[in-house]
Amino acid sequence: KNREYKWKVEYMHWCPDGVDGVVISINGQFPGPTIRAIVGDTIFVHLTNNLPTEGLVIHWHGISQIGTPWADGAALISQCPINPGETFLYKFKVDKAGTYFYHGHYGMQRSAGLYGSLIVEDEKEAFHYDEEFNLLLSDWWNKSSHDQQIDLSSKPFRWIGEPQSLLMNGRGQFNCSLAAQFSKFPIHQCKLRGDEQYAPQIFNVHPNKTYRLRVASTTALASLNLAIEGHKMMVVEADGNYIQPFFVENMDIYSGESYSILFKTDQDPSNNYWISISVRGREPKTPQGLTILNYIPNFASKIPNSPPPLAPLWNDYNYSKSFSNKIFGLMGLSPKPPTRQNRRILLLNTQNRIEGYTRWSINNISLVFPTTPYLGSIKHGINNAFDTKSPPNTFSKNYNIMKPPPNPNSTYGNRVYMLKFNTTIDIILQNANALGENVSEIHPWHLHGHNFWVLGYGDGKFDHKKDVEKFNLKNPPLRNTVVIFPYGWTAIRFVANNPGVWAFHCHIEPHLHLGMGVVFAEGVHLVKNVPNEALNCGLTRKMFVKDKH
Ligand SMILES: O=C1O[C@H]([C@@H](O)CO)C(O)=C1O
Repeated sequence: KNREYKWKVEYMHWCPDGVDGVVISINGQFPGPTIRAIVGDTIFVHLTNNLPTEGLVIHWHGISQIGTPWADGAALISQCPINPGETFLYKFKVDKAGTYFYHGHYGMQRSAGLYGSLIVEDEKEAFHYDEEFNLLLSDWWNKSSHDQQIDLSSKPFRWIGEPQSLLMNGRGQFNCSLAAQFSKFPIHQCKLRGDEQYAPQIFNVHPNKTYRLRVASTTALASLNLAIEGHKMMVVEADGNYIQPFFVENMDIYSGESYSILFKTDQDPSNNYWISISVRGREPKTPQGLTILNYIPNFASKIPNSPPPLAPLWNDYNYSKSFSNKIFGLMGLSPKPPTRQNRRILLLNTQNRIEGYTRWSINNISLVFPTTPYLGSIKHGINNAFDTKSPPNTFSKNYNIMKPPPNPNSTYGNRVYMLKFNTTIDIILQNANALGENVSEIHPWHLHGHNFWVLGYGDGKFDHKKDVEKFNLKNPPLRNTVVIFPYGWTAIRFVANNPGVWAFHCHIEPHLHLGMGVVFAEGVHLVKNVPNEALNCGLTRKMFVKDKH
């Protein structure tokens, strides 16, 4: 079935957390409209850019874009930014059921609120539940994304700091708390009618039923821990892939990830319960995000009897690792990886300085995008659109990942990893110490155009002999986003079988903005029918202009 949408994108005054601000809206909505489709459908989004002075793209996070790499919505990789006033057609197939989302992928437009949910239903779901809910998580700053972008690109660097609020389906509370009566700090109890832009969305449930909660995180920065007070959660889906179900009391979710969980409303039906999200992995300066699980027929305004769930300590990384290590592919339903790789690429993540600017680099190159989208320049053999030298396949064996970089200087670059079509690629993401002493942070890495198998995580520096032997080739989970823990490594495997050019990057918006990503190209000669509108900029634009005359 075809599903067609006409979307207008513009700035709009909005109050996501009770403080007046500006968001990027779609058809007057924030978050943008939810797309619901059935596996196999084709989505048509006619996207009109009504931002007065900025280009625009939308990335369909988790959708493989097989045969439509130009519709991936990564600015200057898969297409030119859509100019103000212009309309671009995204046409793509949703070929895999699951919980997805979409978001801006140009500048820091995701931080400005350009996001929404994309749900692909299966013809017959593999597990039973009575009803489902959708929960899109994000974080919010009371400073505009433009100001943040300027701060990050300034000399000296000004860090954006921690978010002011956490949002659930675009709603949070900055100046008041739903749980003020339990708070250790003086804060007002929110007095809400329920129709405020920042009033929480209440989840209404009947006792003794099973619910599916689809949850995705599009945070700009925050790693989160989600809990439903008193309710065990069974995790059944990760990034649109079936996983071996497992039970947890609360779960970590990093930017770029999505999950489905099943829970039973088996608690005392005369009470309501908290649904909470809390910051992990960075010292939290942001209050918990809260909403209410409302057992019908209780009043939605009935505050739960107990304080909101306590999150694990922000720096209890063993807790986070133990959650990640519980995720396995579902035998039978989740495909197994090829047993051998053809190429192994090691990517060292470092924080650096370039001419006094603070940047992030991969193998000492900090990514900057060319002015011609790679998809166009590679397909049309334009050699002067970017640096065609191969980027480094690895980093120095002697690099001490436990210390700040001895020489923090790095360079800007826009090189591309050319992957031989249909080969199996292993990537080892190696974390390291940032610029400050004793600092190493979490980075969730997201791959466009593919799912990958997560073969393993480890502490310290990756060891080619010992660590390879520990790879899980039996039932690794398939994902499109995976985290690297402080001072650790993560190994993934994928098959380069999707013709196109694909970004692989840290999903923390300011980190990508500061260069934390790489670009892969594979089988670009096989790409057909790239619409001219996707390439109407840079050196490819000149090509079309010449064609016309
Ligand atoms: O990119 C970052 O910069 C800051 C800090 O390293 C410098 O202020 C931080 O926590 C980041 O994640």
